[in-house]
Amino acid sequence: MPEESKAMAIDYVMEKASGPHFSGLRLDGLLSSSSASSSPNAPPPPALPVPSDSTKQPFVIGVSGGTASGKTTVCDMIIQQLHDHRVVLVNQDSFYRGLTPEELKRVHEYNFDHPDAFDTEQLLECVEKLKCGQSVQVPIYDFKAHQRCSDSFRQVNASDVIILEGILVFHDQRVRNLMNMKIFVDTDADVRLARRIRRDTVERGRDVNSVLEQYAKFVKPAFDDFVLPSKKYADVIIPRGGENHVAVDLIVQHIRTKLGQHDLCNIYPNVYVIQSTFQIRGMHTLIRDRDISKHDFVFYSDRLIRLVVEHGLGHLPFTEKQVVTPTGSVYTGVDFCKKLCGVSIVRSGESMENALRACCKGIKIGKILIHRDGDNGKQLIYEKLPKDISERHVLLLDPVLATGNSANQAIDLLIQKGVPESHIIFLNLISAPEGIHCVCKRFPSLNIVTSEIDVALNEEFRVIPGMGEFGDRYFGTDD
Ligand SMILES: Nc1ncnc2c1ncn2[C@@H]1O[C@H](COP(=O)(O)OP(=O)(O)O)[C@@H](O)[C@H]1O
Ligand SMILES: Nc1ccn([C@@H]2O[C@H](COP(=O)(O)O)[C@@H](O)[C@H]2O)c(=O)n1
Ligand SMILES: [Mg+2]
Repeated sequence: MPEESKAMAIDYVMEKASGPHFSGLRLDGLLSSSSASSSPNAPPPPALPVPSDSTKQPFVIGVSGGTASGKTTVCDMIIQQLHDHRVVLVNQDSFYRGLTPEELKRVHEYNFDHPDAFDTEQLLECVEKLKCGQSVQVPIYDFKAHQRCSDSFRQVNASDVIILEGILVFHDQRVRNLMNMKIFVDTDADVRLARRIRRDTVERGRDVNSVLEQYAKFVKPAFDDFVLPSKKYADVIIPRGGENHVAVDLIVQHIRTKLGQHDLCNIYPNVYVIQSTFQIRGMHTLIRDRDISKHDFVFYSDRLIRLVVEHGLGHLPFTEKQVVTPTGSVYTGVDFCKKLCGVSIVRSGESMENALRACCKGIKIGKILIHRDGDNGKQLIYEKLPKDISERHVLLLDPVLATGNSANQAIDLLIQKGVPESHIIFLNLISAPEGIHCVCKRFPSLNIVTSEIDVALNEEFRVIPGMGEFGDRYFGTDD
């Protein structure tokens, strides 16, 4: 097809596609080869190593729950599954105060389940140091002698992930505040008592009677007074402890995502990842599932897109505005940015247009199509953009940031049209680290808002774990 007719055809298609009821665009027959924004148009730059960053903070996970609920078991499972990260475990037990000779004589009257039984100041100091990247010497506690080993310590080095485990780690607010994630292991009291009898008689040198007596006198009342009330601080409650593989898998995934995001967000301050919640992870789990129905894929993608769009709008400039409320009082608020437009990278970016229209009444939406011309890496770019685009803030739409090549072409074009780089907000659902490096290195003042950063690109330049060809799945052209 000659160049001019191709451009006219694209113009026609774009015109047709910009209506409010648009739900799909097939370019087959119009163009010699199909174009997908996430497919590589030219050989991508080699994957860049993530530079080490001294400001990186470790991810601190608190794990609480009653005695013998399975805290240690759950921590071991998390550590095992996070094998590609440096993880350390700190047990609150290590910070038990050693008993004085007087207390030792009356050990059966000592309450090991009361917060005062621990040296919380020392525990705080230890975790604070680890968070700052320093290594620490953790005491070693002997449950049989009720004492700390006087001459030996366990060296714990600074790591990506610090897990702090113990019956009362949520009790002190200062300790809680150091945690990025709090897990409560919830196991029935009768199961815990049975496990405790077995463990304490086998491992801690007790007899059944002393375990039962201690349980009734101290362990159970302290559970009711201190442990159970701290359950409300948990972000995640795991019923049945280590048996619950689904919960442990979800937690490990969440930590992995957080760790990836920490790195890149520290390197590029203009990259924003929307706050990960289990709702958001749930939606990602659904849309990434290859067996999901088309209807559900569209439904949950739309929900996620809406969140990303709302977050992106939060990065626009605002002016102060006062209104009078029905009570006659003055409310000082802000006015939305008026000079705004959306630009979708055809075709998958068009899936994000409805969400943008729903949030910004009457918003103008332009389109950019990047088309590979033959196999020589040459690109053709077709565009239909508002004439006054240089005066507008632009929300650039594409659900997947893979190599970053298409995004860079689109951004280049917007800059050529006079849009200042800092007026562009690039919105997507998932980003590959390679794509983020590629775009952010070239355009450091542009903002990227995404809902998750994935692991990497594979040798075919597809995002891993990713979600496949988004446009095909969304518009139903994948079968
Ligand atoms: N799901 C499980 N099934 C059977 N035994 C378990 C399970 N989880 C833990 N245990 C056992 O129960 C005891 C207490 O578990 P642990 O993880 O040490 O609990 P906690 O650290 O909360 O005190 C241990 O002896 C452990 O081997
Ligand atoms: N000298 C000690 C110290 C503590 N305990 C009991 O240990 C329990 C906490 O450890 P978990 O692994 O079960 O969380 C706590 O309930 C104390 O009663 C002890 O018996 N002797
Ligand atoms: Mg334990």
